Amino acid sequence: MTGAPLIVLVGPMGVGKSTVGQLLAERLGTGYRDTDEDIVTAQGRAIADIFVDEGEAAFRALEKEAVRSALAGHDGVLALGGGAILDPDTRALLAGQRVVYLSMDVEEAVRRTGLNAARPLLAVNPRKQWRELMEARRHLYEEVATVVVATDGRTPEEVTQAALDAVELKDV
Ligand SMILES: Nc1ncnc2c1ncn2[C@@H]1O[C@H](COP(=O)(O)OP(=O)(O)OP(=O)(O)O)[C@@H](O)[C@H]1O
Ligand SMILES: O=C(O)C1=C[C@@H](O)[C@@H](O)[C@H](O)C1
Ligand SMILES: [Mg+2]
Repeated sequence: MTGAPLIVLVGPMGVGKSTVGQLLAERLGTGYRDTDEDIVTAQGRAIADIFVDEGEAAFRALEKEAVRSALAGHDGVLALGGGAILDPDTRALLAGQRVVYLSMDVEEAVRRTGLNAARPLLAVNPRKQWRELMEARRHLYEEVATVVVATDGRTPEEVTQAALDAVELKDV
């Protein structure tokens, strides 16, 4: 498959990119792809292991390439890793794409992700780390977003419908 994705999903860890992304893909009759999964498949290692073995900078370099490649090679629904928008070149590539920012407040974030060793950025004091992470990133998510869809208090199906309404794409 080639061409720009129908929808690019951005947002923090655990906001529902995979869950909603797959529901959106079903509704739109298209495929779902996830850059975190692309990296894990290509590297044959978990993301937490890449962070531990080589550090965050090495992961970000792999991520930048994975996003560039997926934006050019996938025409369905594409979910980006939560930190992909930190890269200025990636943000530039997202200009002109249909980007949905799935948002949630910090309390919802702590509830959904909890203490999870598979999320290396939240290993210690998740509430404080969430607050700092969102303070640093919120404006970047907003910068790349075509639309913002709040997920707090909504089921994945409700979020999916809200995203479809917001981007004015009809399911088939
Ligand atoms: N709207 C929602 N309401 C409540 N829980 C949700 C909602 N969407 C997703 N979840 C739950 O939150 C958790 C994280 O969802 P999901 O894996 O889809 O997020 P993600 O953004 O893809 O996270 P990751 O950073 O792991 O890629 C899952 O347990 C999922 O079932
Ligand atoms: O928010 C982040 O920086 C990350 C989010 C995940 O999707 C993974 O890409 C990784 O755990 C880093
Ligand atoms: Mg996911």
